[in-house]
Amino acid sequence: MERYRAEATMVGYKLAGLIALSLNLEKDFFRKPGRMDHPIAVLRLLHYSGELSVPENGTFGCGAHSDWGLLTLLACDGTPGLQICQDKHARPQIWEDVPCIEGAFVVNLGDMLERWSNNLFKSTLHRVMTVGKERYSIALFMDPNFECLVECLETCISEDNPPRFPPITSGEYLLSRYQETHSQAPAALLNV
Ligand SMILES: O=C(O)CCC(=O)C(=O)O
Ligand SMILES: [Fe+2]
Repeated sequence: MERYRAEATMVGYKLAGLIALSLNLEKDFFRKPGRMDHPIAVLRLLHYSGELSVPENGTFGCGAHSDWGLLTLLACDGTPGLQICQDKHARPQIWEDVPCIEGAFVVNLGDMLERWSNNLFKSTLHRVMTVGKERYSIALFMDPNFECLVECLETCISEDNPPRFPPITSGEYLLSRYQETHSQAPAALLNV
């Protein structure tokens, strides 16, 4: 497990390097001390039951959301279920199945990358619709250091694209998202 985490983290750093280059930044921008040299890298082992998701009844393997950090590497067991919505603001939302390719990761971009890149990279809205078969997946969430300030990058700001997000530290941002998520949970689940 630790080896998986270490090797997948290296893949995450490589992708972060490519993202940095595409934003006209130094390749190791995200890896620099204070940014993602001590990432909050959560590895989550997921098991979905064999029930069928029925969106009309509000039952999903995992409801629609975007991940909060920089990027997420997902490995799955070949069972379908993951869907993305390419244009999260379109109504109605159009959901597409994401094929699970053996030996490949699915990479979801996160909300802090959207903030950092001032919307040039958009976080991926996704959900899991179980298909009546158990499903296993492994998600590695790569989030910046707790103290890292996530602030619209100079290279992503122009007259046509003024800063759209105020600066915030990664820790503050994550805590606000946790709070927002759990304030919507039924009291019984929160144990209050
Ligand atoms: O299981 C999957 O394929 C996706 C899981 C996911 O989106 C998440 O845990 O944030
Ligand atoms: Fe997710």
